[in-house]
Amino acid sequence: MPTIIKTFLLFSFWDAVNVFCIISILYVVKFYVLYFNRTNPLPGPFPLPLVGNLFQILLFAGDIGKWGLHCQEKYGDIWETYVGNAKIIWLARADLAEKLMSPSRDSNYFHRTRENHEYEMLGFSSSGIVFNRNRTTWAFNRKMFAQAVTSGVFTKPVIEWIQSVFVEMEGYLLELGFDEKEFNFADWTPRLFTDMLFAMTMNKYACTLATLYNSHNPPKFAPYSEEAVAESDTFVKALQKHLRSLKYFRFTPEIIRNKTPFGRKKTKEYVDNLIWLRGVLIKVIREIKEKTMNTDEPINLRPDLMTLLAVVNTPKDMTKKVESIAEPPLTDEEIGNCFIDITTAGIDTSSNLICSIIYWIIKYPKVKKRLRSELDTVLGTDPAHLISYEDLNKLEYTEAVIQEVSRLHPVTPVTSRSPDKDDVISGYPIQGGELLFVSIAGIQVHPEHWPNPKEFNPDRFLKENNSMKSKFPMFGGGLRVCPGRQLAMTEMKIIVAMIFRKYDPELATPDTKAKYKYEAINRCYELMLKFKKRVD
Ligand code: HEM
Repeated sequence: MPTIIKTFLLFSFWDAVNVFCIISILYVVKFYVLYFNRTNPLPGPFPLPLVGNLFQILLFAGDIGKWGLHCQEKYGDIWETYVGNAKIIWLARADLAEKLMSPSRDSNYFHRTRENHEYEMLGFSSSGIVFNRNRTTWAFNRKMFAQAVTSGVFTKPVIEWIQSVFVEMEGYLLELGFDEKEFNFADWTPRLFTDMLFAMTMNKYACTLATLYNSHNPPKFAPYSEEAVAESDTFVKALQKHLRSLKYFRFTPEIIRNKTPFGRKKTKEYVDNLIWLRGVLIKVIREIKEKTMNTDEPINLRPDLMTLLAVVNTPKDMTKKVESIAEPPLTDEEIGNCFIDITTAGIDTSSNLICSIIYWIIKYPKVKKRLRSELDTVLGTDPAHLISYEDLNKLEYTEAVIQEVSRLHPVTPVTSRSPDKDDVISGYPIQGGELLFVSIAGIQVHPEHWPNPKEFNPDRFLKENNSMKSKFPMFGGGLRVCPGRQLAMTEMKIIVAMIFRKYDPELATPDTKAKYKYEAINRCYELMLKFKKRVD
C-alpha cells in the first residue's frame, strides 16, 4: 500500500478536523495578506474569503443595481468589489466610463466579459453578437443585424405587426373581464413581447398569449389548433431554458458543473437543449432560404428579420444597403445565433421596462394627462386609427416619459467591459483582463449630470434639454451599444400609445406596488392592475 494512503488511514476523525482547520486558517491568512497588500487599492466593501462580497449583495436581495448605488454613496464614483477572489472595478460617473463607451473600432474595451470557457463551449464566443469575443465575426454579425433592423423595409411594417399582437392581447384581457377584475399585468408582458418578436423575426405565431389566455379556462378558447400551440410551446420553452442556462453556465462553479452528478446532468440537459434549438432554427432558416431563392421577386416577400438576414449581401438583398466591397452572406449558423441573441437581449428587457413605464404613468396623473393630450393630438381620438411611422416620430413627450422611467428605474442597471491591455482611468491603473462594471443606474442619477436627480420629470428629455442625453446610457454605449435600441423604442412607444389612448389602467389598490427581482435584469414579477377603459 502506498505510504501516503497508509498515513491517511492512521488519521482519526479529529486529526482530519484539525488538518481542515489549519488549511482553512492558512487560506484565510493568505487571502487577507494578499488583500491588504494588493496593488492599486480602491475603496470598497470588505470581502470575505471564498465568497468575496457576495454576502453583501444578498443583503440587497441580489439586486446588483441597488447595491451599486449604495456602494457609490459610501465609497464615491469608483470602487472595487470581489466575487470570490476576482476583483471588479465599478465606475459610476460618465467621464470615468468614457473610455469604456468609446465607439472606436480599436477600443481597448471591446470585450463585455472576461474569457468565458462555458460560452466558448456553447459556441457563442466566436459567433453571434452578445457574447462574441472575436472582433471580426462580431463586427460582421452586428453589421448585418443592424443593416436589417434599421432598413426602411423592416422599420415600417414592423409597426403594424406590433399593433396586431397588442390587439390580440387586448381582446384576451377584455374577454377575461380584466377591465373590472384585478390581474397580474407582469404575467402578460413577457408573452406580448415574445409573440411580437416571433411575428417580426420569422412570421410565426408563438402562441404564448393564447396559452396564457387558455390557462384561465375562458368560455371560448383562443382560435389556434392544439398542434400549433403545442409546437410553439415546445420551442418557446426551449428558448426559456436556454436563457436559464446562460445564468447557470456563468454563475455555477466549474467544479459543480463538471464534477458532480447533478452538475453533469444539468450541463448535458442544457447543451442538448441548445443543440435541439439550433437544429430547429437551421431548419426554419433553410426553408426561408429555399423560398427566397426560388422566387424572382424577393421584394414581395414578408420582410421579417430572419428573411432579411437570410438574403442580406446576396443578389436578393432587401435592405438596399449592399456595399461595393463584396462581403459574404451570413451562414445558417450565424443567423441562428443572431436569432438567439435577439431573443436573449430583446424580450426580457422590453417586457420588464414596459411594466415600469405603465406603473409610473399611473402613479403620476399629471404626466398621464399630458401624455394623453399628445396621443390625442398626434393620433386623433379614433382608437381604430393605425399608428404610423410618421406618428411615432411626433410622440416626443411619450418618448421623454419612457426615457425618464428608464433613467430612474433602468432595466439593465449595469453593463461590463474587460480591457485587452493595461490602462489608466482617472489616474487609477487598470490591468488588462480585469473586469469593470459601468453603473448605468449610478450615472443616470448622478447629481453632477442631473439637476434634482431623484425627481421624476420627463421634461428633462424634451428637445430643448437634449444635452443631457450623453449622461444617459439606457442602451449602454460605444462599440457594444444596444443595436436593438431603435426597435425597442418603437415597441415601447406603440404599446404605451395603444394602452393610454384607449384605456385607463388602475392599480389594484392605491398602495399596489410594482414588484421586482434582479435576474441579470430588473424583472418585474408582479404588477396588479385593472385594465379599465378610458372614459374622459
Ligand atoms: C428597452 C429595451 C432594451 C434595453 C433597455 C436594452 C439595453 C441594452 C444594454 C444596456 C446593452 C449593453 C450595451 C453595452 O454593453 O454597452 C444591450 C445590448 C444588446 N442589445 Fe439591447 N436593450 C433593449 C432591447 C433590445 C432589443 C429589442 C434587441 C433586439 C431586437 C436588443 C439587442 C441587443 C444586442 C444584440 C445587444 C448586444 C450588443 C453587442 O454586444 O454588440 N436589445 N442592450
